[in-house]
Amino acid sequence: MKEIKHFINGEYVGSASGKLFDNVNPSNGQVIAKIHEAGEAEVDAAVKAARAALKGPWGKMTVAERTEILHRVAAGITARFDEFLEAECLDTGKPKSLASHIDIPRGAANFSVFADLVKNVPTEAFEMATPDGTGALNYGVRRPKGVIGVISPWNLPLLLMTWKVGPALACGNTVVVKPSEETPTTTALLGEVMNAAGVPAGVYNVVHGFGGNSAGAFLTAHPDVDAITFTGETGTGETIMRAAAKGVRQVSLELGGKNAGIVFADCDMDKAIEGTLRSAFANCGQVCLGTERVYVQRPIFDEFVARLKAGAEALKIGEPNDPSANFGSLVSHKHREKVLSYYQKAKDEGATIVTGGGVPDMPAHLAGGAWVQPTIWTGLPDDSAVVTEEIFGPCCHIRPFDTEEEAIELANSLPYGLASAIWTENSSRAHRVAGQIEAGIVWVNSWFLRDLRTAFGGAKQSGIGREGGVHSLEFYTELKNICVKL
Ligand SMILES: NC(=O)C1=CN([C@@H]2O[C@H](COP(=O)(O)OP(=O)(O)OC[C@H]3O[C@@H](n4cnc5c(N)ncnc54)[C@H](O)[C@@H]3O)[C@@H](O)[C@H]2O)C=CC1
Ligand SMILES: O=C(O)/C=C/C=C(\O)C(=O)O
Repeated sequence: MKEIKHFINGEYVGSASGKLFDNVNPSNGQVIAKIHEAGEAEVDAAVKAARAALKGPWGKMTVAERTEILHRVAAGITARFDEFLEAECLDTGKPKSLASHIDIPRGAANFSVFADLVKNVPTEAFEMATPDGTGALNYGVRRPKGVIGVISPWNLPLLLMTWKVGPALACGNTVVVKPSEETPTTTALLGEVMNAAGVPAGVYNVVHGFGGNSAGAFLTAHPDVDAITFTGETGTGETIMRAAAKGVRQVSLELGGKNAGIVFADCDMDKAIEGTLRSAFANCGQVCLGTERVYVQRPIFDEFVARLKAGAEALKIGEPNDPSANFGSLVSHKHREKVLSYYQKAKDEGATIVTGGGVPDMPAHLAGGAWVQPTIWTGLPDDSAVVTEEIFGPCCHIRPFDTEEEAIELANSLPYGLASAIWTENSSRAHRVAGQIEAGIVWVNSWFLRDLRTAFGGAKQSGIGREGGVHSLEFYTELKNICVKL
C-alpha cells in the first residue's frame, strides 16, 4: 500500500514512532494509502529545517531569484496537472469537472500571482522636519516574518494551502504545513514540485497528522514558529489563537460562515437560480463561502423555491471520474454523520423538506461512499440550529422577506460574517445593501468570483485579518520603519 510521508528539509521521511493512519477515498470508502503521523520530533525537525533555510539560501536570495523559482513551482503544478487532479479527487471525492476548473489551476495561480505581486509593491516614505532644520527621511522596508506554520483544511486542499504558502514564500518566509488528515496527498506531492523547481531544502516542509494532541497542536505550540495561518472551523481557530498567544505570535484566521444569499424580486431570476445552485451545492456544499441561508423577497418566493428544487434535483451525483457528474460525495463518513445529524434536526424542528433530506441510492461499487442528497428546506424558525449553525453540507434553508431592511437584519443576525451574495438588477439597491452587510466579502449577482488581488477574510467570528493581494504581504512580512537624520 502507498505510504504518504512527511516532507522535511527536501526529503520524504517517515515517522520515528511508525504510527500510520488511513487515507480513505470518500466516494467508495476504500483505503488508498497509509499516512505517517508526525510526533513532536518530526514537527521539531521540520521547524528546524525551516529556520535553517531562512538563515541560509532562501533568506539570501534576491526577490527576482526567489520569484523566478516560484514561477517554476506554478509551472510544475501545471505540468503535473493530471496527477494533482487525480490525487485531489481521490482524497476529497469531488468531481474532476470541478477540481480541474478550480482547485488545480488556483494551486498554480497562488504562486504566480504572488510572485508577480511582491516585485511591484512599493513601501511608504515620509520626509520630516527637525528642529535643527536638516530634516529626516523615514522609509519602510519589508522583511519576511520568519517560519510560518500553515494549518489547512480538507475542502479545497491544494487551493487553500497554496493560498497561504504562495504569498508566504514570495515574501521570503519558510513554511511548515500541516494539511488536513483527510486530504494529505496534494500537499505531499507538492514537495516533488518544489525540489524540481529548485526551491532550497527546508523552505517548504510538510508534517502529517491530526489536530489536537497531534501534529497540528505540536506545530502551533512550537516556540520557533513565528506566525500561524489557519483556515477551518471557528472553534479550532480559537484553540489556535490560544496556542499563538504563548510567545505573542501573530495569527491569520479564515474561519466558518453561515452565509446569507439575498434574492430581491427585481433580480434576474435565471442568474439568481444558477448562482444560488452553485453557492449551496458546489463542492457538495463544503465551501466556507457557500450559502446556507437564502432570503427571497415574497413576490418571487414560490417561483424561486420551485426553480431551485428543480435545479437541485437535476444535479448529477457521481464519482470523480464520471465526466457527467457535477455533485460528488462528502469528504468523509465522519463529516457525513455531522451533515445527516442536521438533516435529522431539520425534521425534528418541523422543516418542510422541499427536496432531498437523506442519502441517495448509489450503485453497488459506490455504496461505501459518503453520499448525501442535495437538500432544501423551508419553514424553520430563525433561531433553529439548522438556520444558525454552519453545516458545511449541500443544503440550504429558504425564507421569505418583505423589505430591504428586514433582509439586511436577517443577514446580519448571526455571529458569523464571512460572505454574502445579493441578487438584484437595481444597482442603487445593490450598493446600498452591500454596504450594510456585516461580512468580509459581498458578491452582487455572482458568487465565488475571485480576483486574487482583493482582500479575503471574515468579519465577526468568521476570522481575523485579511489575505489576498497586498493584504497577504502585510501578514507575511514585518514592516520596518528606518528613520535617517539628514
Ligand atoms: N474552510 C472552512 O471554513 C472549513 C470549515 N470547516 C468546518 O469545520 C468542521 C469540522 O471539520 P474539521 O476538519 O474537524 O475542521 P478543523 O477546523 O478541525 O480542521 C482544519 C485543520 O485544523 C487542524 N486542527 C484541528 N484541531 C487543531 C488544533 N487543536 N491545533 C492545530 N490544528 C488543528 C486539522 O487537523 C485540519 O488540518 C466542518 O464540519 C466545517 O463546519 C472544516 C474545514 C474547512
Ligand atoms: O478563493 C479562496 O481563496 C478561498 C475559497 C474558499 C475558502 O476559503 C473555504 O472554503 O474555506
